[in-house]
Amino acid sequence: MIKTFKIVVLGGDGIGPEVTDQAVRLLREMEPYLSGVKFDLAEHRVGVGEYQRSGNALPESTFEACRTSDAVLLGAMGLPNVRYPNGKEIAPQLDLRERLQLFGGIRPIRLYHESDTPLKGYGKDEIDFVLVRESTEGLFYGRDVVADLDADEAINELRISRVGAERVCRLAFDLARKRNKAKKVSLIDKANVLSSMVYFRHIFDQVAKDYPDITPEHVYVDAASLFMVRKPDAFDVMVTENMFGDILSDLAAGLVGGMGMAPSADIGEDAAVFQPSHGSAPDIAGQGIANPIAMILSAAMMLEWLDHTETHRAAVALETAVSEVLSDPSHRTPDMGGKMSTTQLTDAVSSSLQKILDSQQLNA
Ligand SMILES: NC(=O)c1ccc[n+]([C@@H]2O[C@H](COP(=O)([O-])OP(=O)(O)OC[C@H]3O[C@@H](n4cnc5c(N)ncnc54)[C@H](O)[C@@H]3O)[C@@H](O)[C@H]2O)c1
Ligand SMILES: CC(C)[C@H](C(=O)O)[C@@H](O)C(=O)O
Repeated sequence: MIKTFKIVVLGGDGIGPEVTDQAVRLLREMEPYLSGVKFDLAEHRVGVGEYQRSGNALPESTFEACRTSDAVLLGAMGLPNVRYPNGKEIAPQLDLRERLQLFGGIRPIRLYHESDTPLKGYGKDEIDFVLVRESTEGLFYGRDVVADLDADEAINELRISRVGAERVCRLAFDLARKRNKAKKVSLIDKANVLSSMVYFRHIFDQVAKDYPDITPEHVYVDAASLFMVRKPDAFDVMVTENMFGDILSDLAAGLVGGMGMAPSADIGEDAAVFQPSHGSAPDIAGQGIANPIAMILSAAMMLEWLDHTETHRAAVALETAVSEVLSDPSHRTPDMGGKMSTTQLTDAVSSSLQKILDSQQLNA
């Protein structure tokens, strides 16, 4: 029996479509190797381009397609010089996260080669942790408020709900168990100052009791920023509030080569969106030099998440191909000091991937 996975493809803005095309190409190349699996890849309009065309950055038809899909692949959305009249940017990825309740922002950070990190003394895989960002509330809860520019103040609320905190903490502990590395979950909070964080910590501690095989720890967010740079190998899985996670995930990406190396998944109970942590990078858009690795690794996360042994096999093959290609430090785009174009780097991943899949077929 053939299982057809419905995948919605949202290229978005800036380099979004450039990197998304690379992931779609690799999925199409893998498909013939997968027994009983097909991908129904459907592109939909979204983002700044769609806002300028129709006035709606996330048309209802696009949202419905995402809601009823098996997974969404998203490039990047938003451009700094295109804003709503209220001064904020077009960011329909936030609407997707909230409306589909994609509470778990899973952002893995892995060093593929010693030359990719600005830190001294770290080699391949010696930086390897996952940041889990709560993605439906926290400080983003107040984001719909519009500032009155003539008023004397502007206020945003930070919300931590029991349901929101518990489900994201469970996700982090489950992930630590599955990774089978240091088996540690670090709650990154500000419980020395904010009552919402005292509450978050209380719920984290309650959840931790259900995971006696995993070590829980508390780290203040300011200290966590220091430790991430001073001793990133001390982390296994981190879990944190929405805004802290937004900021720390960019810092973390900087440890392993930059935004082009940072994949991401926004996971809910019934839906999931896979996108790089990076934005639309308007400074390099249209030049064919965007680093496709974060997007390709996000597609690998999607294959892992889809519930099928063949997509799981494909996920491992794709991650292995990326790792093999990146073991040669000349295989880099200009953001990491290399000379390759987006397509050339994807070509290298593609040929490594085909060798892996061909050899699996020979041995089957
Ligand atoms: N998830 C998203 O869609 C998302 C995430 C972050 C920012 N944004 C939006 O993107 C726009 C630009 O934001 P920004 O400049 O703060 O962040 P950015 O991530 O787009 O870029 C930051 C820096 O990283 C570089 N960079 C990012 N991705 C790269 C890649 N794949 N290859 C090579 N270099 C890469 C850029 O060239 C830039 O120098 C803004 O409108 C922002 O709101 C969207
Ligand atoms: C562009 C922005 C709305 C988005 C966020 O804040 O979540 C981005 O920074 C991210 O990390 O995905």
